[in-house]
Amino acid sequence: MVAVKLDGVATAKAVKAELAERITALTARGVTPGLGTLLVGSDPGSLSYVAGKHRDCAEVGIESIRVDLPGTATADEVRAAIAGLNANPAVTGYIIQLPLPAGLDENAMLELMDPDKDADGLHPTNLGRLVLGVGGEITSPLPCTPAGIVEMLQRYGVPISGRHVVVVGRGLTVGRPLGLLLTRKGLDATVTLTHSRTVDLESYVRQADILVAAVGVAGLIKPEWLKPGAAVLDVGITRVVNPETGTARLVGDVDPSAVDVAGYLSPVPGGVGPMTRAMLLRNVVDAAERSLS
Ligand SMILES: Nc1nc(=O)c2c([nH]1)NC[C@@H]1CN(c3ccc(C(=O)N[C@@H](CCC(=O)O)C(=O)O)cc3)C=[N+]21
Repeated sequence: MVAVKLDGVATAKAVKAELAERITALTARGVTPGLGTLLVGSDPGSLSYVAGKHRDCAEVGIESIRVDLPGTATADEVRAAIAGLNANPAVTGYIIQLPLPAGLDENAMLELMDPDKDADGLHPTNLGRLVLGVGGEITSPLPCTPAGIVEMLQRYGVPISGRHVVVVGRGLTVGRPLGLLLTRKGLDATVTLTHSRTVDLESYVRQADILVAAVGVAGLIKPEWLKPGAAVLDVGITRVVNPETGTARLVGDVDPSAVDVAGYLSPVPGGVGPMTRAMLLRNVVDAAERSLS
């Protein structure tokens, strides 16, 4: 079997085309959506993601406002930047690019955001709404990577309801909120959340109808662990720098030969990453629309 590629670039393009129409309608009503990014330090991965987010905004007609602080910034300086983004009327939504440099308390900073401007769905109020909203209409921003995973599965017609989703990784931006989202009424997956202390990871992976790997350990998931025909979504990103050329290559958590066993495969790069960015744009547009009603 050769897996169907879950093409994040093409799917994100379709999402962005739909968003561009909604942005045109918003602008006609006098609302210009604006995405702010707060980046502290100069981690190469973070610099690349933030640049991508600003390119995406330009593509669909969202203003973007970039705030960059040096890696030496103090907690007070970061708090002041957050207060500035909360107060800036041009910023209808923003993100704090994670991870923050060691020594800055991420959770404390996320808590200072205006939850109505939280484009990542990572403010405690919005994570709380995700927990409270067992079913029904979603009226708060969802974390972008989980939302992107669900959107991609749905657009490819991969069945979720009643299926066993095995998530590898319990991080704030992917694993933990993904379990909450997939078990909601309407999506109705059965979720097993595994992590670095899980005993016999392979035995869980083997049971997965849908596998999501989000730990950042290159090649962790072996093809022979997979149930043939499973949908496999690789979310891990390890940057491997070639010492001779200095260029970085992105390597996922899933051994690439999984393509011969899986039914669907979302690769790195070109899979969930572009969908994450598309969902960030969707959160900004959703929030701008909510501000009108
Ligand atoms: N507050 C916050 N929100 C996030 O959503 C967030 C974050 N912090 N910190 C880091 C992670 C990681 N992340 C990615 C987004 C896009 C790609 C992406 O577009 N990847 C491309 C390749 C990009 C490249 O070449 O560098 C791809 O997979 O095809 C990857 C990773 C968002 N994150």
